[in-house]
Amino acid sequence: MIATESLSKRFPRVTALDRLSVDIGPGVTGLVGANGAGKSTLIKILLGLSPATEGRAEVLGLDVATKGGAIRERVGYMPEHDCLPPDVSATEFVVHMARMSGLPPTAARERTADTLRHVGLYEERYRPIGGYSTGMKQRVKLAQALVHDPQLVFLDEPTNGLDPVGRDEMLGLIRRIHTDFGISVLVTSHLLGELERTCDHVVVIDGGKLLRSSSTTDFTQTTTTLAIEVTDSDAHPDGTRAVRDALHARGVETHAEGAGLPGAGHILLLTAQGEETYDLVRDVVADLGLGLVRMEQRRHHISEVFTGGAENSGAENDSDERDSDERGSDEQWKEAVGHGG
Ligand SMILES: Nc1ncnc2c1ncn2[C@@H]1O[C@H](COP(=O)(O)OP(=O)(O)OP(=O)(O)O)[C@@H](O)[C@H]1O
Repeated sequence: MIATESLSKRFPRVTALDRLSVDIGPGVTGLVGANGAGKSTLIKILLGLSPATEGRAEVLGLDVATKGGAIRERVGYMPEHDCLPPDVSATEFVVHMARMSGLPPTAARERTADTLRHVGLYEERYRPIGGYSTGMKQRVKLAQALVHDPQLVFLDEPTNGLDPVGRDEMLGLIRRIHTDFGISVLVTSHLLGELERTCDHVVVIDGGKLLRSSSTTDFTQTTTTLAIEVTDSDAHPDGTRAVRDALHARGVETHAEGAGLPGAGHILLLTAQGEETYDLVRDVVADLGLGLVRMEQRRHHISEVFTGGAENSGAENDSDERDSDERGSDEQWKEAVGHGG
């Protein structure tokens, strides 16, 4: 779908892309990098909107240097920043964009209605965009990128400014662009952990250079951390503690997931040494007469791949990961690049 070869973009004071060579196939691909890593610059070059200083790139087999118009006919683009006219409705705006893409009037209206419904805008679509929430504006931007039925869409930071619920909804929508319509997606984010549930493939860049490109499953191979959760019983009102003590007596150390956080302590983490560890846990829980709610092998989160925190993975649950994402991706990135580059 996309291929770049030693692609560079130099501005007078900064090198935004530095000899970037990457191949991106069909499916949903995350382009991840800190603010200023070069994500938007790459998208603009791929759309033929900004010339590269050096190197070459193709999108859908078309050279970006000479075939920008043909690329933009086949590729949808959701820009990062708010660029919507406040005093027209979503319907009027998206119909206009569909007409600009060459659709005849009736087809433009039909496609607009379908696309706005798909992104979850219903009655509000007739109201002026100026009164929309950030989440609704992001949906309008997404709709205009999809309305001409492209083969591929570039989504630049589509979750920016959204609260956690809005972010999950947007990520779900992005996944469905591919599963429901077969459209391939290149989606950018400055949050390391955000895209692992949405993307088949992740490309990580920093300072305009490629850090890593691989399938999401390669990023998130399973760890040796085993998470277990048990029921309580009359004999053992704190079942977790009983299991912990029994394992300790057999020389297996555990620690509570999310120690120190409110509500933590129900899930115990331990390092699996092989099949024997599973058998031991099963026997200990059965001997205590408790029920086993879960016993699962933890997977890496993408962020840990770069922070070198593989075996700490179990100590973080999903909400921790979200908190750390929201706390400050810049620090996370500095650390990530220091360890992982
Ligand atoms: N037109 C421009 N003139 C000069 N420098 C630019 C220009 N556009 C981008 N840059 C610089 O190039 C670098 C990469 O910017 P780019 O916008 O591609 O990053 P990004 O990864 O998309 O980050 P963000 O999400 O913050 O936009 C930054 O240092 C930026 O300041």
